Amino acid sequence: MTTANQRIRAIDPIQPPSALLLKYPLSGTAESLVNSTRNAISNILHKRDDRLLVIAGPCSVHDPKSALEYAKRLAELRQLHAADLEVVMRVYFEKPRTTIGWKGLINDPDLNQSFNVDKGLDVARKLLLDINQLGVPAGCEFLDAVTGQYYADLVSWGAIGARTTESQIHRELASGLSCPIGFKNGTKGDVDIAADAVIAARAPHIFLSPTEEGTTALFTTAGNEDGHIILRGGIQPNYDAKSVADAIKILDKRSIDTGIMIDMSHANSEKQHRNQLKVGQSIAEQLSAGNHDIVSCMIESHLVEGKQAIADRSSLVYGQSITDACIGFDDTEDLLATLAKAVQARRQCQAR
Ligand SMILES: O=C[C@H](O)[C@H](O)COP(=O)(O)O
Ligand SMILES: C=C(OP(=O)(O)O)C(=O)O
Repeated sequence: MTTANQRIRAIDPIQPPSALLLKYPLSGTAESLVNSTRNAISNILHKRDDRLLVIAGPCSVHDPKSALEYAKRLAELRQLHAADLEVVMRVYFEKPRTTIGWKGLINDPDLNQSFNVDKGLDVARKLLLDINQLGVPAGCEFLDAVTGQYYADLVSWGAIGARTTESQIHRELASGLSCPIGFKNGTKGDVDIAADAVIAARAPHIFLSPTEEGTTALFTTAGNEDGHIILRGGIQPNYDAKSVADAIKILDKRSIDTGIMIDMSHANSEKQHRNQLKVGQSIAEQLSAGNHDIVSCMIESHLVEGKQAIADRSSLVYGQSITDACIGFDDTEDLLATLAKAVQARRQCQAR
């Protein structure tokens, strides 16, 4: 008996990123959408563009068909509100769990614990390409340090989640990602760790990572100037004006000039999806009153409101979340209109 791999049950090779990139190459449409959106987001974060970045979409993607239908509907709203909002679809394939549970489409695309990761990566890349082809930019959470190699070229904005913001590995990863990156405050509400993450990711790092060909290499990153914090609540919500002002003090102390994103869901909604409307209303009021520190927000929304238990694909409600509960599309439509009006009101404040 050797001393290595004593707790490893299997090692199954999968395709390297280069194989998938060859199968679904970046199209000209996607390339220009991703580049222009990253630019627009950077300008919003650094307050060179007075619009609001809105990341809206399902808590997790489990069914590419409904995700694509959502993208088609969101494409219309993106166009409609383009003067006031930069709308990006939340396309989350990797789910961090509090303990255990379904870890997302890449990890288990068939929802049956068969863990066909090769298929998951294929479906995820193809879907991102299709969504970009519709003219809708995508935002993803980078949870796994390796899987991004398979699809990061199709991502316009990325998140590091509440459970990983304090992780050095994720900060290093963020320092080399091409898109702007948001860092959530910790699950208990600690905003300092998100501000620390922005500073850490702004610096260059040197670390090991697999290449597109699947070999291990030493990567040297340039650092990511487009890092920002995301207020997602903790022991209590932190979307109100006082919490935003407190967060700004934390950013000022570290000379961080990027604005704040407010996540309407998670601990800010106290996991009651309809509370997102209340959070959205508060954001709209703060913007209308002239707040320039809030530059962005996140909405968990799907075609059908609520959530359902994970089950056999054939018995699932089409277009409804299997992770956190989401608001439905009609409410999303109203919420985006409210936010667009609030941005217009904020402009009027400035003009006065
Ligand atoms: O966004 C989804 C969930 O809030 C997060 O992944 C944690 O989920 P869990 O507490 O159900 O595991
Ligand atoms: C898991 C998520 O959020 P958080 O990291 O804030 O819990 C999420 O946005 O899907």
